[in-house]
Amino acid sequence: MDTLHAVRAGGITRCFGEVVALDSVDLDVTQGQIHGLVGPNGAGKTTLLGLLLGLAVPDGGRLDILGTPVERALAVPDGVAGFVDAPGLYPSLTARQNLATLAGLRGEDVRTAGIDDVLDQVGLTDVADDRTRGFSLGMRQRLGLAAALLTRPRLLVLDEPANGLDPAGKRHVHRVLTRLAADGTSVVLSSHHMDDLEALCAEVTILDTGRVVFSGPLNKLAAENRELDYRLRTSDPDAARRQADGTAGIRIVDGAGAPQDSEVVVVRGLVPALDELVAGLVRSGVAVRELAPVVSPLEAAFLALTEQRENGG
Ligand SMILES: Nc1ncnc2c1ncn2[C@@H]1O[C@H](COP(=O)(O)OP(=O)(O)OP(=O)(O)O)[C@@H](O)[C@H]1O
Repeated sequence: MDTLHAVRAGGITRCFGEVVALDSVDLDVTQGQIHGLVGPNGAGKTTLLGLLLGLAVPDGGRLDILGTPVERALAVPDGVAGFVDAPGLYPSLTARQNLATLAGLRGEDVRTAGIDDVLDQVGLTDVADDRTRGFSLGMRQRLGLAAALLTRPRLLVLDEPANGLDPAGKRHVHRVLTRLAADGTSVVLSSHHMDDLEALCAEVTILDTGRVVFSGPLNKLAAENRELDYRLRTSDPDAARRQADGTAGIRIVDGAGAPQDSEVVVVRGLVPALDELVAGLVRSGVAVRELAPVVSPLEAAFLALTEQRENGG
């Protein structure tokens, strides 16, 4: 048995009639890893998460979950919890009653303390005795996460868990997921929020129309041969522009989406050219006060993918 991998998927295919939702997808998620799925609408993220939750089986390929091959029958694999689309809740029951009922359906006798603990972890203690009918999207998401936590999963699968979360809710969810991963639980989540993925995930898989276009650590994405736009703030913007103009591999991009700021010059280039530019500025006695990508490497990769598609590439 493979104890180091929570998920091993090789050449997974899943079709809906003529639509190929997943086309020979490989995915490896190690124990204790938070793995993000990114991709434009319809890329296949929810379909893949559904396979991990046992809501459907692949049409082809091999899928091992927590060391066990997935068979043809639909069933939630042992040790897996989570939800796609939205968590299933009983609107006429309170948050606390929902958790007790869901545990009861699984044949578990969960103690009140266990329920209080997960409600506290997701920040819903104050509304524990309110009916979920009036819950906002973010509160439902957090209650769904609490329900999953009650099962003490070894693999947690979440479809856009950040949807509808306010900053406090987001902090609770981040803290819960980080703690779970530190304790050895693997997490696979999809998101359209690049900042969440960057804050949480060790690795990401980018899907586009059912195919994997990148899979691996975020820093590998940053190191890829892709030019990025950087905000360059210096003590002398005119000198910075002259230096950028004279540095091979660097272009000045005006109006590149950075907020208007006369001290900032936006430059485009690869990391080695950028190093040259900074060295040149320092030699000329110009202080570099800020140098940061206008959009993160993950967002840049995502935008490049979308642009390529829009241009028919
Ligand atoms: N039950 C279904 N019946 C028919 N087609 C489906 C079904 N589920 C998904 N699809 C199709 O499969 C493809 C992948 O859909 P999926 O929902 O997995 O994408 P996604 O990446 O989760 O998208 P989004 O970001 O919009 O949630 C899409 O073309 C979708 O229309």
